[in-house]
Amino acid sequence: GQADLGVLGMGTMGANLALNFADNGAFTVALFNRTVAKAYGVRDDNPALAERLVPTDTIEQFISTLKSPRVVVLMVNAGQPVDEQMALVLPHLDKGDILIDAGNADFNDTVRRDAAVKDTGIHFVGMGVSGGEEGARHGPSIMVGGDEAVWERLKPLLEPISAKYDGTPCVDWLGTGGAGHFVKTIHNGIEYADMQMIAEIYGILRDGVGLKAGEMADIFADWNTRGLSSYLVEISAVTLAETDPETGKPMVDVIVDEAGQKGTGRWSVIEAQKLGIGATTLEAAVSARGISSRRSERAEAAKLFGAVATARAEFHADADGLKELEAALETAKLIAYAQGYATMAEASKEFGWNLPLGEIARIWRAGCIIRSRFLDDITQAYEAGGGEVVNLLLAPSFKTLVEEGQASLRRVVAKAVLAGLPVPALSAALAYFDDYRRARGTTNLTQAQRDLFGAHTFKRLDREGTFHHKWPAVG
Ligand SMILES: O=C(O)[C@H](O)[C@@H](O)[C@H](O)[C@H](O)COP(=O)(O)O
Repeated sequence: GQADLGVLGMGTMGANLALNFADNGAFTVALFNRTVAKAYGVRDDNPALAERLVPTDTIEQFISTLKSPRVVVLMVNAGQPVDEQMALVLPHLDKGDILIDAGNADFNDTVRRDAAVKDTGIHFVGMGVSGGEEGARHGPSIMVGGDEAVWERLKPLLEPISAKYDGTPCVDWLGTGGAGHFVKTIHNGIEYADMQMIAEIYGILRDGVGLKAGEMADIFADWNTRGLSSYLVEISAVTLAETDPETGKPMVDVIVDEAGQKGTGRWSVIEAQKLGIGATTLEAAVSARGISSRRSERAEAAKLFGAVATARAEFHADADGLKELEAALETAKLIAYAQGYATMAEASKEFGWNLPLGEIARIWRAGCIIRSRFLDDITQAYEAGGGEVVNLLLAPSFKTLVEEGQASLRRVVAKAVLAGLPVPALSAALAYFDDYRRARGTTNLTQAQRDLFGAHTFKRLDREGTFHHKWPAVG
């Protein structure tokens, strides 16, 4: 065959990734989609790249169009569709061929699929791709798992299409098996937390200060020029500034406040829980989406308990007021990233991946949804601390930011709580910080209770061993 690789699945991400391979990679790309016409549509809608796009009618024709050893990229919805498409493709692949799942897979599925093809000599690669439609087309951030030797074969295909930061491709091999998809899942968990915290600050500015969407757009645009400079803050300014052509109202004021979710955020929290990492800001963000989806119940509750109290007096949009909100968001953001990174660090040990945590921040520096100036500081923290960085909150380079910012976060959370303005992720970040930095916690009482009702035993401060106490009889 004459094609350098094949892309199966012509949805938004698949079609744009194929165009990116043909354009930035100058590769010849075979295209296949269950609805065959869609593959032809991708070619016909892109005449400039048509000679490098080879739509096919059958899976047999798709496979025969590929140069050997073959490289097939699956870009279909996570879950069952991946297993179905794998079952379709695998019988046609040979030893040495590479099958990539570039969708948002649960890494547990990737590990299962990798094991399933291990003995066939076909190489399965779980690859995280971030950046949405625009990223897929012009340069995503790419997180590669699987065998390192296979990565060497994929590098010449993936580097040309990936985003570039300082001229360096934002793609790298992160570890064996499900490492690529695990890191993408944590990326999305952090994405959820980042978006939720931005929404909470928006709630304070809208319901606490009483600002209009346009005024808030200016504030986010201004914040995008300093430490909070990031794609998510940038698109917050853009979406807040947009007007609905139909009503002339701000676009955000006509959008229903029910957040969707496709699963990656939830998976990130489940994995963090399994690893014993309190990723509380990610949890708060996932739960906030769940609560938001109960709109009719919320309307009921609002009638029952009255609308949220506004304490305009407490929050102000003057220079000091905005500076405080900016510092609060920046500090909470660091804490959320620290939780995501702690989850990756623990998974790296648990699964033997040796994840390059500093490098992950570098490949997230461009192309992906959480791309931000702040990631440079994370890369530097790992370069400075090497494998010693157990939690970013302990990294010397972040000490000043945390010390100065935590006071603003504390005031903002306290005022919001008193005003009845919900800030679940911001307050989770603050509580995590206070819990994490407390040398003597309170779970000693929990241990006593567990030992009383379940003889679960406890450790003593003053000598080695595990102990059970004969507690007084209760009820
Ligand atoms: O990194 C990305 O490019 C995005 O995260 C991408 O993966 C996708 O937009 C998510 O599916 C959004 O997740 P929700 O639909 O769950 O918000």
